[in-house]
Amino acid sequence: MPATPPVLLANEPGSFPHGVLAERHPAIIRQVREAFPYGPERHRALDALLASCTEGVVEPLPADAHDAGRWAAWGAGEFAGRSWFDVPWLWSESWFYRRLLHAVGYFTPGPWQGIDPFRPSKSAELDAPGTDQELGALDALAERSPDERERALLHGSLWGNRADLGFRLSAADGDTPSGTPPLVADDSEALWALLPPTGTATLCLIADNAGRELVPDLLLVAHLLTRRRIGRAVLHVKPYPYYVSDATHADVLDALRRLTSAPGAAGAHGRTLWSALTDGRLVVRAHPFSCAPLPYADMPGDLREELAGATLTVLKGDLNYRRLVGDRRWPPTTPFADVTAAFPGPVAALRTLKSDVITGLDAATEAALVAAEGQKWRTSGTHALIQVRG
Ligand SMILES: O=P(O)(O)OC[C@@]1(O)O[C@H](CO)[C@@H](O)[C@@H]1O
Repeated sequence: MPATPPVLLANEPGSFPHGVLAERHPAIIRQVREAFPYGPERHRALDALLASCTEGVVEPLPADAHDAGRWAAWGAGEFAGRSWFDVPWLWSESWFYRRLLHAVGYFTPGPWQGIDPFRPSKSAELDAPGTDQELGALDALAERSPDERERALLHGSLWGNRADLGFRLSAADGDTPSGTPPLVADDSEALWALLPPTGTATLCLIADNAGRELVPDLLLVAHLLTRRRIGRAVLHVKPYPYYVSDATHADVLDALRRLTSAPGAAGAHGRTLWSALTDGRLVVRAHPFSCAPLPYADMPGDLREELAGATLTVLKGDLNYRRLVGDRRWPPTTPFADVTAAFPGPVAALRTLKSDVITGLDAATEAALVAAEGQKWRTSGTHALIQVRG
């Protein structure tokens, strides 16, 4: 393995991480302000957060915050007093969402306690007419061969990470605008090989976004249970709202209701999931580490033990990928197996490319991407990967 590059910071103007802190976070604060009729106190807290995250320094959580100790262990003490731009980018982003929830009173006893500031946008996406069309497309899939169906559902889950639910049999076959293949790595055969139809496998699926990503994730789980490629699934979601649209347990229930009330194949999948939840073949977990500002290499013992017992852990999305391989600008040809060696048990990443971090490419693929797009392919979300370490 090449020398380990440093973790990404956000202190280089013009870089992708810098843009996230300098532009995306202020835009998220604007969006949250408009999401609900928060009172003056909440607006003042949002003003203070805006000033802190753009020009200020990391300030510790109030000592009586329920998770002050946890965050201290995760680095809040070490980074206090430093500019948000000078601490690891993974850390400052995570910190932003924790501070945002503090600003809107999510953890504070009172009327705003437990109100997800991102709920309006999550609901709008789930309720959009496009979702009906996409769920309707499942009926046509029922006429395809089991292998084609499976491939389409896997790709639905993969491309759902672009918040673009499409059960496209053609997803891997089309071209991006630059003429390069959409899939930059495809270990799907290895993924299927890990899940033969014996009904005994346990799948841990570490979810990412709610709505139009979570729906195809759930459909994939329903299909795997039905085909007995798995006997049990553990769905890991976030214990509180995070990275705008990350799925919480409430979002799982919303997605499930959307499915069970749909006609045709979508409704049937919804009922499969409902009964799997009631008889324990499907379990939802919200481990605190799911919102930790740390790589999975640092996961606590209880989570490590749980994932070690899984036949396969699938991690969805860009952020989970960054946490899986380390939030570093690796040479793209760094072997995926090397950077995931510390992960307990077989692991698969399903991700569209939305940040600079990438590993496991072959040299020819990297060269073609760079020739066609410079470095844009890393962050544009038009490329995706399926990587597996058995
Ligand atoms: O994890 P996800 O939902 O696929 O993507 C998260 C994301 O939008 O957030 C980060 C920037 O804020 C990037 O890693 C990535 O672009």
